[in-house]
Amino acid sequence: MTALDLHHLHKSFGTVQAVQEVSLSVAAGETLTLLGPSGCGKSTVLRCVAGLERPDSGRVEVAGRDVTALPPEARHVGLVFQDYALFPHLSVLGNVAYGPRMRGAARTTAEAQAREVLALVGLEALASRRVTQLSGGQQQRVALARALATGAGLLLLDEPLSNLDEQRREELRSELRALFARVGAGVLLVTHDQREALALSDRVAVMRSGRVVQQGAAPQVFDRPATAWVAAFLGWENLLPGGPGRVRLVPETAVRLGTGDAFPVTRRQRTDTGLTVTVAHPHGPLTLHLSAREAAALDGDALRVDVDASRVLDVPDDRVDGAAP
Ligand SMILES: Nc1ncnc2c1ncn2[C@@H]1O[C@H](COP(=O)(O)OP(=O)(O)OP(=O)(O)O)[C@@H](O)[C@H]1O
Repeated sequence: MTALDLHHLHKSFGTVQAVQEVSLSVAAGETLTLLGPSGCGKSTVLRCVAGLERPDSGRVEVAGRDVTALPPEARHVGLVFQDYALFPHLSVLGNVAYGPRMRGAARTTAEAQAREVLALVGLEALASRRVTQLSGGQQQRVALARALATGAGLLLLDEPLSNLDEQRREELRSELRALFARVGAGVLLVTHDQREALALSDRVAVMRSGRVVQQGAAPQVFDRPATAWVAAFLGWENLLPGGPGRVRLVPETAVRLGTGDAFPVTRRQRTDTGLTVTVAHPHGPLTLHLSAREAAALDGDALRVDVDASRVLDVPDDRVDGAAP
């Protein structure tokens, strides 16, 4: 069953076309991440799904039901947005039980449900604490628990880990993936962080200027960008000139070191894991990341490299069309 289906969604703010022709779906138990530069329309898509914005045209279906005209509270989706908006005067348990209470559950039932999801996110021991007495990471988990307690088949997460330090982010990232799998809800996630997208998502949709320009299984999109713009956005470094209007994408895994012809090293920069070098290859400058061991073996000012042409991707160059983000 699909948790979410978006059909041809459009939303403008004045002259800004924030979302154009966006169609996508999220299956139950699946996590789809919207990726794209700031201002490309990710949050607007999420807000249209939540019912916080009304699309100009298009249809939003949650679990097969058309909810396009319904207010947020009638859509039955769980929201975790950047500011968690927890109730400071309530305990952890009170915050999580709030949703079920609002839907008419008796106090004891609501609290039992709340304890169940608090156990899922590993916070049962803190149930009676005030949320103001929690760390940022713990508050984040309360926000998640509150969304889960609604029992919604669709969770919307907007930069859910943005307020955490790097170490907490990594911990919560792996916890979240397991948690999503356990609850079986569909998840639509927005993040700026590509590592987060790769770690958490089954699929990703890359947005540019309000449109989805590529979607697919996460490893596939990261490994096989469809265009030069997507490659550059995803952090590919070696975009070499191809035929007219084309770009050759050289994955680092296509480059073997220490064999083939020797080419001059034109730049070298020490990094925390080794050395980054740029090699003047006849096809164009190649940037390569060498491990400490490979760097130690680098002899003089030249490097032997052999590019496996069968692994080079030939894609259209769509980078310069003057479009906004
Ligand atoms: N309420 C609004 N009024 C006017 N313009 C808006 C409004 N909300 C969003 N926009 C504009 O719509 C476009 C898309 O914004 P949106 O917040 O969806 O982008 P985003 O990809 O989520 O960005 P970020 O990653 O920075 O959060 C932007 O140009 C933004 O300025």
